[in-house]
Amino acid sequence: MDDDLVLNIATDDSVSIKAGLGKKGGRWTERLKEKRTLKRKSRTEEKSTPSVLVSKSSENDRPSKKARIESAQPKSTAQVPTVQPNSSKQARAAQPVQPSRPTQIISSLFSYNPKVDAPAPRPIEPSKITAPSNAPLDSSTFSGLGLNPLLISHLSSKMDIHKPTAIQRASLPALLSTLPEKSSRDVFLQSQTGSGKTLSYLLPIIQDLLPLSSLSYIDRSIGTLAIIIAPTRELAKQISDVLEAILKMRLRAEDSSTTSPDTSTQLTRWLVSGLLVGGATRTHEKARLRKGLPILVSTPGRLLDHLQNTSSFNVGKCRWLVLDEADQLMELGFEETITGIIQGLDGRRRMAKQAMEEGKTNEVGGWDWERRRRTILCSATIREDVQKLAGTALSNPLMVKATEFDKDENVNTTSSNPEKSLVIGSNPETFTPPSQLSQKYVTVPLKLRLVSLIALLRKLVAETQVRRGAKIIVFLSCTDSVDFHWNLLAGSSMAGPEPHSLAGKDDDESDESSEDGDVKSTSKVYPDKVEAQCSLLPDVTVFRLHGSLPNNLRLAALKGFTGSQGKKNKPAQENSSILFCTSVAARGLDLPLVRAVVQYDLPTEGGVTEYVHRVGRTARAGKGGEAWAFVAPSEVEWVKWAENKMQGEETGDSSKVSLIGVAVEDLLRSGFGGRGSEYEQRSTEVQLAFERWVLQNKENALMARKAFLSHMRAYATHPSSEKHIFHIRNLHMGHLAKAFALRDAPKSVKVAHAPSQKKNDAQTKTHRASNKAKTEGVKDWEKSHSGEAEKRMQAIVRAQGRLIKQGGVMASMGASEFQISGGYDLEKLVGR
Ligand SMILES: Nc1ncnc2c1ncn2[C@@H]1O[C@H](COP(=O)(O)OP(=O)(O)OP(=O)(O)O)[C@@H](O)[C@H]1O
Repeated sequence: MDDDLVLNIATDDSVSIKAGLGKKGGRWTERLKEKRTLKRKSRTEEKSTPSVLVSKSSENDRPSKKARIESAQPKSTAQVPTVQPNSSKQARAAQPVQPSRPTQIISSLFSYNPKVDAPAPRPIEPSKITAPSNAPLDSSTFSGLGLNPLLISHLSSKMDIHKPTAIQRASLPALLSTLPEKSSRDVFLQSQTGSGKTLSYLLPIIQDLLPLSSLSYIDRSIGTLAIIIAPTRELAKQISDVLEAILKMRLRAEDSSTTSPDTSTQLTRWLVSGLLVGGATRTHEKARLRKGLPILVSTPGRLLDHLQNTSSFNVGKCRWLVLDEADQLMELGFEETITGIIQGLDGRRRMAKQAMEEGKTNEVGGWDWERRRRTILCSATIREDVQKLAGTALSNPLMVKATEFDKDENVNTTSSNPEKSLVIGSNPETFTPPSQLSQKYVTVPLKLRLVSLIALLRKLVAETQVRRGAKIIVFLSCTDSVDFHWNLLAGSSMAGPEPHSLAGKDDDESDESSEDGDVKSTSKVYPDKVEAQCSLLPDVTVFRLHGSLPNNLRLAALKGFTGSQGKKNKPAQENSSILFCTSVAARGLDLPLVRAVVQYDLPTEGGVTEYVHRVGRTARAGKGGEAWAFVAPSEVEWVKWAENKMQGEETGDSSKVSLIGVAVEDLLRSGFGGRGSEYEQRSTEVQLAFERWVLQNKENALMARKAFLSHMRAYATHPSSEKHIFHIRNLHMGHLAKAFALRDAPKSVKVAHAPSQKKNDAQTKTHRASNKAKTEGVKDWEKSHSGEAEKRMQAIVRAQGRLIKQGGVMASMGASEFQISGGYDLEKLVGR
């Protein structure tokens, strides 16, 4: 039953309808007749009552099905409760606001919600008693592992890295070894998120190539000696940045500088790195390749393209190949591309060797042609598809892995038999987050989702702001939802539709009168902005990131979020920022100081593995962090399901991974403050601010509807194995619409909802009809959706779907995340 809206007419003459209803005495039929007449009369009065929101909306404005007049509201400004700040900083920015008019429509956020059981008490948080599982180890040193002193000194002095982590301790001896039985072996690296896998392979590569810098006849023209493949542009850029940071190291030990130069080990600085990702012009990339890039970081599609089409790409001597984030490479359907790359590298090597032997090349000789190329495959999981890739790319690999048990010196973490390790050492399905991560969940009725999100963000920001800036990542299901929430936060204000601050707003974008004399809304869509301020979250900058944004904006969002540019003269780490994103930011990204990860929408693809990857953006390298999951009342089963998956269903050891439940009331109270149930009033006011923004103009309303429908569409893509938890038929459309600040579900879906209102219908029949119509509603939207880019991407995703069905080659990428590795790669794959 729809019950979403309550009219709060707090005027002098507001009268409780209920109080006036009914006639005492007489026959019951007369009483009923009287009652109906009164009801009809009151409805007519309601319709004619002016209201702030009614006057601003024509198409959205429908009377609530079950409206009631609130008579208990005082006349004063307290009718519009103001969110009370949790800190003095917030107090300055979140000033109480006088309502411009005495009447408001207030959504009944707190009635007709499904009953939510109180979370089971957990006296001790596991994170408080568990040592960090991905922290550097006190029991080991880099020098003990055989790392070059130049590298050790640089790590320590410039990168604040002093001791190896468990995976580094396990992998470096194998990868640095010059013993013939070890030095040519491929390696499979597996460990938790944030455990330092990147340095585990970068340090050995640099150490291997470093001696070449002492040979005066070698320079960049030697070509590419090491290639690192990453699934996304962001990740490739990140790896490239770490690589560049290491390559800036001093090439002489500090104590052997000017006074006593050790000329025998003098190194030249020709070891440079290059980045190849879609988006840059091919001609420019070709020129750089011709010049020579000894260490190359690339996304797979672009690399294969150059291997096939760039004759000056000299890879004949390539001796390292790294496949980072192998599980994501597989999920994105890059298996065939990787096979092509390996074949391309082998072919080029054969050709170069032959040319050398036949004396057809001027290149320097003396190269150790016999040493085979070593391949390293990195993955946080050892799923079946990753094992398949390992089978294709690796030959007789060493399996190196790190778990929290690696701290025990007696445990041998390196196995020469990966097959055996996979079976005995760990359950391939088990993938645990860092032990120090505090994992929480909150069961939120659909109507309360949006205000609960704001409450949580306010709470997290307030808790952290006292110490230093909070960095929070919020994962949403689809690009439209990211855009909507970002714009909503940027545009909403407790003061109503007042101008809002949008960072980077150009002068010519300032408010101005439209032709018809109205003041143009400041809440227009900003397609080329990724950064904004939000009055509900004072002193916080909000960013957005998803795969449909152009490359430059994606990188700008990441750069801004990590605070490379300080705001208000504060050091970068003291600025609070929130990133709204899709799963594009789930894997591999190492964003410093992320304090919390909020999964507002649980992953539609990748199940628990994706959940662990997402939460792994915090609690990195031994640092603390919090993970929050929003669970709908119909999804509560997810908690146990996820816990079981993370700790290995067969062990049943619930102490290993457990999520702590937090009551939604407690969350709202800590986010909005106030005594007793004051948080209800404050939440309602925040919800109203959002609804005002949506009703402000057609653009906003369209964005909200689009986000709602895209979210539904994404939700429907949960795999069948999860349908017992995430099924669209369990969602109340009207309530969910509230979470998109809509006062009703968009029409196409609303139509679908009608059958369920017929109480006499058999429930199963209703559900079936409702589901069918919901799906049709979504399809209708797809049909009417006009954006060219969107159409193109829909075609690509459909084509991917076909590929899955035909040969299992491509993996689905989620409902609305189309460009995870760049449109170019996808289009190329589809075109094939
Ligand atoms: N030995 C170390 N001591 C301290 N910090 C380290 C050490 N090694 C790596 N780090 C830091 O840990 C963070 C995580 O490293 P990295 O990104 O390589 O993790 P990862 O295992 O690849 O994670 P993911 O699986 O999420 O990609 C980085 O910020 C890195 O600088």
